[in-house]
Amino acid sequence: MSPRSARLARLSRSVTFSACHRLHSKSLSDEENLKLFGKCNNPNGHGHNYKAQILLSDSCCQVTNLRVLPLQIDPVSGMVMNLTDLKEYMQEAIMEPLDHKNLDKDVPYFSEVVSTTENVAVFIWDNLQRLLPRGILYKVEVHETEQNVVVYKGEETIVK
Ligand SMILES: Nc1nc2c(c(=O)[nH]1)N=C([C@H](O)[C@H](O)COP(=O)(O)OP(=O)(O)OP(=O)(O)O)CN2
Ligand SMILES: [Zn+2]
Repeated sequence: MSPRSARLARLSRSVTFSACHRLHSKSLSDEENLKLFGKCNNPNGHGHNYKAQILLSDSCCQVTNLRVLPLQIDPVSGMVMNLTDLKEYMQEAIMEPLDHKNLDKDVPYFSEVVSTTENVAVFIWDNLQRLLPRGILYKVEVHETEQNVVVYKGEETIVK
């Protein structure tokens, strides 16, 4: 490595949390909810062992559609970011609000928002954005089951 260059890397960390929920939309009738969500609309709810995986990268360049760049490994600390700090951010943004919770009843966000995995990923993204240095959160991946995975990268669009 030349003395003037710096190595770049992406950083990832995952946590697992347990939560229960029921898929039910306040915008639909009971019949419509049952038709749309089937067994997942059961009023007794059901539980999951979720896994949330976070990827940090230099996401500032996303707005200009440039390639997403890794982050610089600080030559002094040898780290992109201290994983101990990332652990604390994920504790506050994910574990404290969601672990061992009834998503629909215990988490105010989901009183008006359907607790799908898509919306859990958005909730985690928004929480982490408030804590992490600007522009380094690149991807939130939420595994609801082994088979069902949502990837959210902060994209949004305008709906009429
Ligand atoms: N787009 C989405 N669709 C569904 C979601 C979701 O979050 N986003 N969630 C559900 C239910 O919550 C449900 O828990 C899914 O359970 P299930 O179908 O049992 O899950 P698997 O596919 O992993 O189970 P199998 O073992 O394959 O039956 C439904 N839809
Ligand atoms: Zn579910």
